[in-house]
Amino acid sequence: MSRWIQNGDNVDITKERKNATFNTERMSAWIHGGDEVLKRRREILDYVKSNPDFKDPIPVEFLSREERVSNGTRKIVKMTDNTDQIDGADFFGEGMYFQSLVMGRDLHPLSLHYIMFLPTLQGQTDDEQLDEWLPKAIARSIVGTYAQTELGHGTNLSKLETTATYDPSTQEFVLHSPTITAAKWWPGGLGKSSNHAIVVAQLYTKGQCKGPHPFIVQLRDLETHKPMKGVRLGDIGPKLGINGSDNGFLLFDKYRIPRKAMLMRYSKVQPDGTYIAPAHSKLGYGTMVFVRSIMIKDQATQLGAAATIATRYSAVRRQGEPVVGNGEIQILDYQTQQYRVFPQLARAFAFLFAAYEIRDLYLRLTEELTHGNTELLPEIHALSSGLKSVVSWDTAQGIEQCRLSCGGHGYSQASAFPEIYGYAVGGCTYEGENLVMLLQVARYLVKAAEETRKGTSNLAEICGYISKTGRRTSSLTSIANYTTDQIIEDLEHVARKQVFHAYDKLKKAQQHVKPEDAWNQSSVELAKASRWHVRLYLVKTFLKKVDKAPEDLKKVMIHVARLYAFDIISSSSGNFLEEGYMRPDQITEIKEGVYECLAKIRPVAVSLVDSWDYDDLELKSVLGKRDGNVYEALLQWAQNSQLNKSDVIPTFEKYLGPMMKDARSKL
Ligand SMILES: CCCCCCCCCCCCCC(=O)SCCNC(=O)CCNC(=O)[C@H](O)C(C)(C)COP(=O)(O)OP(=O)(O)OC[C@H]1O[C@@H](n2cnc3c(N)ncnc32)[C@H](O)[C@@H]1OP(=O)(O)O
Ligand SMILES: Cc1cc2nc3c(=O)[nH]c(=O)nc-3n(C[C@H](O)[C@H](O)[C@H](O)COP(=O)(O)OP(=O)(O)OC[C@H]3O[C@@H](n4cnc5c(N)ncnc54)[C@H](O)[C@@H]3O)c2cc1C
Repeated sequence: MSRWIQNGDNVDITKERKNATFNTERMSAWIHGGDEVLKRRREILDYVKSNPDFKDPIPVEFLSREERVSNGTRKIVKMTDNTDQIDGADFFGEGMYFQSLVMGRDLHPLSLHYIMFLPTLQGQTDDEQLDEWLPKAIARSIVGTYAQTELGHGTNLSKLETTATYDPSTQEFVLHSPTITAAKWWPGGLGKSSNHAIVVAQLYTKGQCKGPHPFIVQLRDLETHKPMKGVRLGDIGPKLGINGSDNGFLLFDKYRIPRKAMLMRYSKVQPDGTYIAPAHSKLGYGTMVFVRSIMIKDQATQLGAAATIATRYSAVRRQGEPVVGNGEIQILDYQTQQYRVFPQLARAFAFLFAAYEIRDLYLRLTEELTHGNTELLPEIHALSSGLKSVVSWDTAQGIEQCRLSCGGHGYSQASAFPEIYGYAVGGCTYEGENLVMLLQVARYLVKAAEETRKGTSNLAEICGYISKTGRRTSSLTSIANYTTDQIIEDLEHVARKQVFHAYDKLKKAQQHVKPEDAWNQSSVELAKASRWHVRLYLVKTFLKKVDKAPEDLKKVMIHVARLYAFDIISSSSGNFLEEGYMRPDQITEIKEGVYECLAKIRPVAVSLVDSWDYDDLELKSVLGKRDGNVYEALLQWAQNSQLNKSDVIPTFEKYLGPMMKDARSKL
């Protein structure tokens, strides 16, 4: 046994846990939403651990693509056989946790069934359609996906090429893919698993195009699982991540579906072909808004996992001997290491708390829509799009920092970083390419700026700062006295300034060039404005959440929240220095604030990541193991390699042996 292990756990990590200045369980409960939530998490965990059906035969990294798809399919069927173990109404909490424990980060053939197919049925069908389709989808007698993106278009939905042409003589729609670029491309579970899909196609009726609309379409025979006549589909091949998912392609050849296959909650086509428009033209985009809003928690969970792995490993890894003869120190003691890892932990917290907010807002929207009120839609579209973009980008960068912080072992799949990264970085693209979504936020901000300039502003609270008259200079005197209100005020200043900078640039350009060129020439600045708007929201949400925390937890969390804010300010100091809003000495003060926060977090870092309550089963990382016994575990993990099945593999006989023999004979 290693000299670093005592009573089963690594001695360094045990020492770290003894240093905790707060109760980890209380912190976990606060993070996750209360004691009852924590208790339920533990019950779900125990259930998953005790069920042999959920075990992987070997770590999934050692499985081939076919084996991954097969293993994932086996597990998701078992998992969904047992949904009575969780509160089905709590997808955001219990559902996501259950799935994460059982399925890991590979996604699976039913991902889209649950994330988009079911929610689309719930959100877009009329009552009759709901009664027909929802029970089948919930019972899993059909498996569905969401087929919107095409080879040629993902972002620009107005140019999708798949057509759904209404034929009043038979009361059917004819689905057709007129070109190669009309092929649906990407939908998860489409390749080999789904037999139904929500297909988004251009609706044509009475000779007119009414834009993209969703239809429910049977793709495969229910018994044989063979493609229906007029349907061509398959898997799109391996990807950067989520290779347990059979993302697919799909083409239609004049495939007929009944009129009632068009989802008719908002838009309708009557039997004679008369089109009835929805109350709001973007109501059909509702499922995307839903996924963007739940993605935030998922991304936070991935970044939290990466930060947990990096922190635990940094506590057990010893390298370098600053005082020769005193022994090597834990790499977590290096300020550079803390600077690399702790901001990622702080971000993960910020994102998680924002995820709770957007969840609540989305629930409000759903409620309002049942009363036909669409007022909240633009605000939620802007917030969910902005959060999705900033959070997924920072998550991807943060995971990479965590990987780098683990040196060589971070590069091994044993660390889980490649899988976490491959899974999470998809979020920068799916549900709307990040930059495109930032430009959607910008449209919202431009309107707010316009109202402010006109002096007619009655802005939503989220952009109320745009119409405020702020200070000309920061009121920061010393970091010790830098209050939450002052921090927010400073960020508001920079966000407001960038919004007006982009707005003025746009307006000026509009005087000289066509509106679309003016937009394009201002788009980098507009995207920057959106980022600041979202960062401000994240900082505000985090600081306010911590301000309301119980005192014992607030004492610790205040340093994490301040680190999040100070890191943003100090890494964009140019924006704060502009026009003398801050002085260089104030920036120096904030940088010192960063270092102070790092030092405050250092002694409790392991306990803080423990509070996220990741079980080893969820982390799936040899480096992030709770007991800290990484070296033993790495050696053991490597034994799973197929190459280790025999001492000598055929490449020796075939290539290396003859090469060396030949060389020896010539010496
Ligand atoms: C366990 C849980 C895990 C979580 C997840 C992990 C697994 C995930 C697995 C992977 C799953 C991945 C699955 C997938 O990836 S599914 C495919 C996802 N695809 C996309 O997201 C496509 C992105 N594109 C768009 O959304 C639209 O085309 C955009 C938005 C770009 C333009 O739109 P459009 O072409 O129509 O342009 P327009 O000029 O006519 O209109 C612009 C106007 O419309 C307003 N507007 C736009 N949208 C909305 C809206 N929604 N609510 C309210 N309003 C909205 C907007 O503010 C503007 O208003 P105004 O300024 O004019 O007043
Ligand atoms: C892992 C994964 C899973 C997916 N799952 C599904 C699924 O289940 N179902 C489904 O239908 N789709 C799915 N997709 C597709 C996904 O939604 C699209 O890829 C995404 O919306 C981006 O669209 P695009 O591929 O057309 O990118 P493009 O729009 O071609 O983006 C390429 C570049 O062009 C830029 N760009 C494009 N338009 C503009 C503009 N107007 N202004 C400025 N810049 C612009 C972008 O910023 C980007 O830099 C998935 C994708 C991935 C990666």
